[in-house]
Amino acid sequence: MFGVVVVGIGIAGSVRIRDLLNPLPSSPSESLKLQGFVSRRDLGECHGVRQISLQEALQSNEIDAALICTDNQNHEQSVRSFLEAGKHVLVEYPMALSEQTAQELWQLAEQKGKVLHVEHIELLTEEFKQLKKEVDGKELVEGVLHFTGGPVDEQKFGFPSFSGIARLTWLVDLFGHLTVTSARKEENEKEKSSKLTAHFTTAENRPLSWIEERAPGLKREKKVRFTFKSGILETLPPAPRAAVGPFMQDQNLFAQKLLGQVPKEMLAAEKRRILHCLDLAEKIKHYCQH
Ligand SMILES: NC(=O)C1=CN([C@@H]2O[C@H](COP(=O)(O)OP(=O)(O)OC[C@H]3O[C@@H](n4cnc5c(N)ncnc54)[C@H](O)[C@@H]3O)[C@@H](O)[C@H]2O)C=CC1
Ligand SMILES: C=CC1=C(C)/C(=C/c2[nH]c(/C=C3N=C(/C=C4\NC(=O)C(C)=C4C=C)C(C)=C\3CCC(=O)O)c(CCC(=O)O)c2C)NC1=O
Repeated sequence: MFGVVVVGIGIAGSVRIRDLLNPLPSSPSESLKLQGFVSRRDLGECHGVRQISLQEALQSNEIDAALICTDNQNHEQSVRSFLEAGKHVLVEYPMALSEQTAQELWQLAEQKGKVLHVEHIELLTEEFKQLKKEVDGKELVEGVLHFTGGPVDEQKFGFPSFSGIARLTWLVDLFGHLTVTSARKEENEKEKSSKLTAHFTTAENRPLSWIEERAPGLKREKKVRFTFKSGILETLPPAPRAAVGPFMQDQNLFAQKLLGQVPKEMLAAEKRRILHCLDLAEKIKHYCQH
């Protein structure tokens, strides 16, 4: 059994508590036991789970692992504190707001011999699994991924290439290693709107673009237009309802890592992908600022 604590009780943190309290029977998640949660607000009890202080969470012998569900700007500090306290860590994406920090945190985890797991539910949705099947084996000519959504606070969630890392992860998982060729960000502070446009080339030198557009009232949505040698894909393929939600799938993967059931090669490939995406995010930010 691994005692766990959830830190940060927003949308993601609440889902984590729900899923930890209801593990799928006979799944790896049954080896996780929720011991408490940490919040800056005084919440007392939440679904019968006790609120504890950050200090108690860091020091308690009953807590083996922390799930960090705070806003992105806090990830670095929380991940560092729990690793230093000798706890395993699950952190919601993006793991950090710079590639350098991510490297440091990984080094710390290795030095401490602890699991550092980064949630990437965008790869676990039925929507993505169908898209991946559709793209598999096709030769790309050019492509665009266009995301829209409501405004996010850059102070709390970081530069849009980091808060939008899920879109970069899609592109990298579908098309492999990418190189940033240019990027720009337009912003209207008064209207709380922003639009990031980044251009890439694939290893086969094919152009790809990513647009991350945010404004009040914009629906959370992804549009694709991928041109392949064999034809054009202009809509995301229809996806069946998932039997198991993406956060629960991610939680099972974390538990499997704690149980030592995930092959080394898979862990290494994941780490490479995560660092590559953060490196792209960093380069995009650099292009936009210079
Ligand atoms: N909402 C979702 O569907 C998904 C969210 N994520 C990630 O989960 C994280 C949280 O996102 P949301 O839950 O949507 O945001 P949110 O704003 O609803 O929740 C963040 C919570 O963390 C708390 N918090 C911030 N600093 C803290 C600190 N130092 N100590 C304790 N609590 C602190 C905030 O007060 C807030 O309640 C982000 O990293 C996001 O990228 C990832 C995938 C999906
Ligand atoms: C309704 C308001 C709503 C909010 C405020 C919301 C926030 C939200 N959803 C996210 C991702 C995500 N959110 C979801 C799914 C959900 N997340 C949910 O809060 C709910 C209700 C679902 C599911 C049906 C998924 C699958 C991702 C991964 C990225 C993606 O594929 O879009 C993220 C991480 C950053 C990002 O990738 O953009 C945030 C902050 N999602 C929402 O749907």
